[in-house]
Amino acid sequence: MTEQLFEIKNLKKSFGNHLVLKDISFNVEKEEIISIIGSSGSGKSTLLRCLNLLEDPTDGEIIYQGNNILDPNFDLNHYRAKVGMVFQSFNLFNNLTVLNNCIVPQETVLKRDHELAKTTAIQNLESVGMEQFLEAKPSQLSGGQKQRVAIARAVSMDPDVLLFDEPTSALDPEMVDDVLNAMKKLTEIGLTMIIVSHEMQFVRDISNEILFMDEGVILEHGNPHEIFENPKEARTQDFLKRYLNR
Ligand SMILES: Nc1ncnc2c1ncn2[C@@H]1O[C@H](COP(=O)(O)OP(=O)(O)OP(=O)(O)O)[C@@H](O)[C@H]1O
Repeated sequence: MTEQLFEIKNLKKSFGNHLVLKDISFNVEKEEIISIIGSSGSGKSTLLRCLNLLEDPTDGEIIYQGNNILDPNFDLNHYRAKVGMVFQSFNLFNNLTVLNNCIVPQETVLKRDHELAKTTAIQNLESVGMEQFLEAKPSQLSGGQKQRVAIARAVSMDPDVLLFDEPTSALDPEMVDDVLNAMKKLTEIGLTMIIVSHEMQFVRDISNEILFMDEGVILEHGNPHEIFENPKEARTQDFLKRYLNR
């Protein structure tokens, strides 16, 4: 029996009079891996940013474990701790070591004691192959290494779901696989993930469900076989042709 984590209903977002998300509805089951693909400007990042309230939705509902997070009485602090995000630009604390980047948020947000925070951090840094860099500062790391630290930091918070906003777009090509492999490993611990990515082979390999966005709507959704082998919409077909022929 699957457990529903999110129900997104008729979500809309405008910037001024530009309606960027037009009427978005979809569900996320626990442990599901959902990828969002689509052309530049179709609204993928805005959708992710609405889910963790980095952007305020203009209309609609985001039901998380049965409660609407847009309800003024909803406990946003708890929600923010449970919904992690990995950004294209890493967002590490540059003045902290790799280890402390992973420890400090656990201590401040989760009020974890230092020893547990440290053990958790080391375990997650090992899991992404960054155990030799515990005392390094972010400035000493490559982009791919920084992103693996950002993933370890996010996982150390025991999130219910991790949102990935184009996690490999800012990386040199030779770094991309290390980060994608670190993300694939997270499927082994049953983490729910919602991923915006232009890495089509990765999306195809990892996802249970793929949403194809076009001009602010989910034009088509389905499992990897349905989307990649048998896309129904001409826009999906064109998009995939462009990407797969690169
Ligand atoms: N803060 C903002 N203020 C005004 N317009 C915005 C803002 N953020 C996004 N937009 C606009 O919303 C539209 C969707 O942007 P978004 O970044 O969500 O697209 P995307 O599908 O993630 O694109 P990409 O693949 O290029 O990252 C774009 O037209 C963008 O210019």
